[in-house]
Amino acid sequence: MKFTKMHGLGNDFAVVAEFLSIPEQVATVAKNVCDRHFGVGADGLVFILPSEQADFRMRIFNADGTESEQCGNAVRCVGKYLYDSGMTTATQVTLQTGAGLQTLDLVVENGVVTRVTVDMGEPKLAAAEVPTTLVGEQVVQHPIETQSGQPYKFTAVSMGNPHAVIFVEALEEVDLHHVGPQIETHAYFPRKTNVEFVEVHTPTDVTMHVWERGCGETLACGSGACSVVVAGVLTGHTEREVTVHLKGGDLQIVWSAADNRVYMTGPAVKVYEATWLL
Ligand SMILES: N[C@H](CCC[C@H](N)C(=O)O)C(=O)O
Repeated sequence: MKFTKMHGLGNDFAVVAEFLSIPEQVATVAKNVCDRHFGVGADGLVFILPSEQADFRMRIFNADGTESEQCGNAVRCVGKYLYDSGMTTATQVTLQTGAGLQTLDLVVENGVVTRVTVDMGEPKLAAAEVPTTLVGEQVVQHPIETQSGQPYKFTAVSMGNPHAVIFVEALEEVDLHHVGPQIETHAYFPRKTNVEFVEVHTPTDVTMHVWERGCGETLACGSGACSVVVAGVLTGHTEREVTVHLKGGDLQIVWSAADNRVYMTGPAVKVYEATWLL
């Protein structure tokens, strides 16, 4: 299986474009490919497929083999792959994803894509996979207890995939690898959740650390950064246009008041091409 190793701010993927449909036992393939010791090593396995609804279709599988509806960093990598490989010559591409149709605007420099702006769609504040965030005009921040008895309050946002956003005074006080998996698998979330801890510097500048559903800690989470800005606006922590600092780098996020859609801008990098032998 030919693949291209790519990343968006260190959130890394094996990208496959050679199939017209996903292979049998895709969950096992994803776990094996993503394994950092026995496989390629990646946070996810991404397939670029034909689509009848858009220019192309993307499906994304986490390192644990589960499929996600959405992946912002992978979408930017797919945009880069499509243009750089010649599968498209357009600088605006539509992509069918589990979260709906997404439009990508590609920034081309010296003949290759360096950055992508993605229309990540409208946030869902009441969805099957997350608790209700709005009751009338009231924003609900849900309490959640961890085994150490540490009480947190989270704001639930879906970008097609579930997110629990928690604002804290100081990120260094959060033991992410301890509390992340507890919240990821909490009963509040029927399909588990991604977990974002956020430290606010100014209303337009925040830092987030993320424990991803099906992956663990990653260096960046695009849909998570979008959820952080939505939760930030709803709870009065941030404005609608925010620079989100992640361990892997920065994303520019805008939650548009005009169309209620969230726009994410960031880089995409191709590392190498290879063939998976097993
Ligand atoms: N682990 C996520 C999928 C990847 C999302 C993240 N890498 C992004 O850039 O949005 C989930 O199960 O919903």
